[in-house]
Amino acid sequence: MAQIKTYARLKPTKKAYNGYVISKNVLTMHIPDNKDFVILGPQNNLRSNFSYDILFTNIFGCEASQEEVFDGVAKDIIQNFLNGYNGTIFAYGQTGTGKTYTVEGNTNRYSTRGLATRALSMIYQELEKRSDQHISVYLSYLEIYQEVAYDLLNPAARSTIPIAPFARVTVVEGPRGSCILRGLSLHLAANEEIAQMLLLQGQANRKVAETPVNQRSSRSHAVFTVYLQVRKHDSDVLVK
Ligand SMILES: Nc1ncnc2c1ncn2[C@@H]1O[C@H](COP(=O)(O)OP(=O)(O)OP(=O)(O)O)[C@@H](O)[C@H]1O
Repeated sequence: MAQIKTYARLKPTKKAYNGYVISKNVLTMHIPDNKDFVILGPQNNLRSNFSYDILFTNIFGCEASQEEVFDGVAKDIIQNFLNGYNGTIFAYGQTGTGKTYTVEGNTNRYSTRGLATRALSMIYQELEKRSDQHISVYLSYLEIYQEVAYDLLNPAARSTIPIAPFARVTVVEGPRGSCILRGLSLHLAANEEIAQMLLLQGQANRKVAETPVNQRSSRSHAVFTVYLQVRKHDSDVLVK
């Protein structure tokens, strides 16, 4: 059954705002009685000096490590994915709040690698245990920038136009409400090393398109997808 879980991650800052309290999975925000800090209410009235509760599946505090976030958010989704259920991990937040850090991680330190890298490691480790099946892993990396979709893993099709340096992908409606991404390249990743390299390549390509006046990766959305194709050794039946 489809299920959406929401998590909050608090970003460590030197001057932390202390107007909130965390109690298990509830974040209580206090809006102080201060003219500079008001919220627009439902009837466009300005409100201050009140508290409201925001409910999450779980809240990760400032001290939460990348490993804790991965274990808490991603492990079950990947386990289900390996058993044939689609899953999505989606990072949402205003600029500078830590989406890239959480998903891609900090490439300088192994311990701070992000969700995507850890997800690939877990997928290949689990697949190694399944010797009775013939499994192929494919990857794709899509970017949506200013309403246009691009393929981040098709550098051969790059153009020289700075705003559209990658091959364009057309999004069309498919059968039963599905969505077809025409022109998005799929890459067979025979082992984890190849998969991690493709992930890094896509991330790097996204950054290459940036200029000092165009913080492209902050203004675009990226979708990294892993596809599994499974066949029992003695069967022709494909499961995707
Ligand atoms: N949990 C964290 N621990 C340590 N540093 C963090 C954490 N979260 C974010 N940062 C740091 O904060 C800065 C901004 O984070 P990040 O680039 O991930 O934000 P973002 O949400 O992806 O922003 P944008 O939407 O502009 O791309 C980075 O320098 C990042 O390393």
